[in-house]
Amino acid sequence: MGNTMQFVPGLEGVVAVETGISFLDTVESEIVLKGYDLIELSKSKGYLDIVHLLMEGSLPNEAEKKALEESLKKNYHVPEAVMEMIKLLPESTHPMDALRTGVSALSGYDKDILDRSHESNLNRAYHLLGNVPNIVANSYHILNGEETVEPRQDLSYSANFLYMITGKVPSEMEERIFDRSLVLYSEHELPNSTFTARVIASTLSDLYGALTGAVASLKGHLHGGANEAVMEMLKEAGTVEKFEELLYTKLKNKEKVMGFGHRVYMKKMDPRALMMKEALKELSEAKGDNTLFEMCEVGEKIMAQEKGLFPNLDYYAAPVYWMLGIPIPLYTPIFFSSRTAGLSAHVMEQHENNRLFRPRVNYRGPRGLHPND
Ligand SMILES: CC(=O)SCCNC(=O)CCNC(=O)[C@H](O)C(C)(C)COP(=O)(O)OP(=O)(O)OC[C@H]1O[C@@H](n2cnc3c(N)ncnc32)[C@H](O)[C@@H]1OP(=O)(O)O
Ligand SMILES: O=C([O-])CC(=O)C(=O)O
Repeated sequence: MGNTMQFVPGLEGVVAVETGISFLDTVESEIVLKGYDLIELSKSKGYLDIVHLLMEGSLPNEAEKKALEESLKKNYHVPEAVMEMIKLLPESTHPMDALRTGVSALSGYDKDILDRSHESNLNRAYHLLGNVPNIVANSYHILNGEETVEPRQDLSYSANFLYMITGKVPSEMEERIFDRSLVLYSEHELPNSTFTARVIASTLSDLYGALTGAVASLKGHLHGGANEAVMEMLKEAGTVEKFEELLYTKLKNKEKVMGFGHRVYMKKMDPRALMMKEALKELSEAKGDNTLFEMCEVGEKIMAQEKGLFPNLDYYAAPVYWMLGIPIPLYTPIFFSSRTAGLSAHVMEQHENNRLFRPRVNYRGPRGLHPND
């Protein structure tokens, strides 16, 4: 007799976690984050507000936000040996893989690695939130044989992140739009990467290990890797006409179009995508180039008509990052950098109310074989 328990492919619709962090309410069209709606938050709050909300449980006042920023700035320095390790990687290494190596290597510098207390995990999360943007930006420079860019204490967290990537101090608009993208990417209930992190954490393994696994999960094209794939597709097409052609060819060949569809939103538009669409419009107008905006709108129409599918956040974040001058291989690492906040909150929650994840299988293989038959 095999296992008679119900098998749900991809765990679709299965509730695997009880959480006080976030919830996708598809009925009310709300991304609930600690009681607030993420979309509403994104209109008036910045990434550091969200970090405070996720880490400390409340939106910060000005003094608390300043203190948080100072504490992250103190954590900008990445151990020399970690960057040296990244220098030893072949130049063909994807920045997500360099990031995975970097996050993993940081564990060795944590003297309290066996301490799973709230306080200890919180310090670790702030350490990661300080280090990750530096690893993301500078591993790209290293792998491309470029000079590394030192973090600047006089810039805001997001402005410094963008500065370390492009080498240029961003304008007010660029900083605001980049910061908004970090807000939107910060936390999203239980996607594959967060589930991965929680599964790892449930063995009482540490935050670095859980987040290393999450980097690997996020890299895949069905998850965070889609933002890079979207931009490659837009770049390959280059014009509205060619993009139309490319999409119809993909649909004819039954290929998936990156940036469309979502396990939870299904046949609705990801509300975060709309926010990035507005940002793309603003950037396009400011830079006097509407090509990408027009291409994306046409793509949106074709996918709705032909497949009843709508954009997810990656579809509009990708051209926004392009217009901010960010190299394509950094799109998914930036997603991870932002998600460090949400992932850390989930690992802490898992550690503080833990039960080991250990599901069962529906066995489909043979039985009754004997080695000497
Ligand atoms: C921020 C994020 O991480 S959001 C996710 C980013 N990922 C992507 O954009 C990748 C493209 N999208 C997809 O692959 C999917 O929509 C997923 C993986 C995100 C969710 O998919 P699932 O819930 O597993 O649905 P599944 O992949 O089984 O698709 C269901 C049907 O819709 C179709 N479909 C779903 N997404 C797409 C797409 N992007 N392009 C074309 N067809 C699609 C499938 O081919 C399938 O059709 P079928 O029933 O005729 O075989
Ligand atoms: O929720 C998901 O499955 C994927 C996603 O949009 C995210 O992680 O932001």
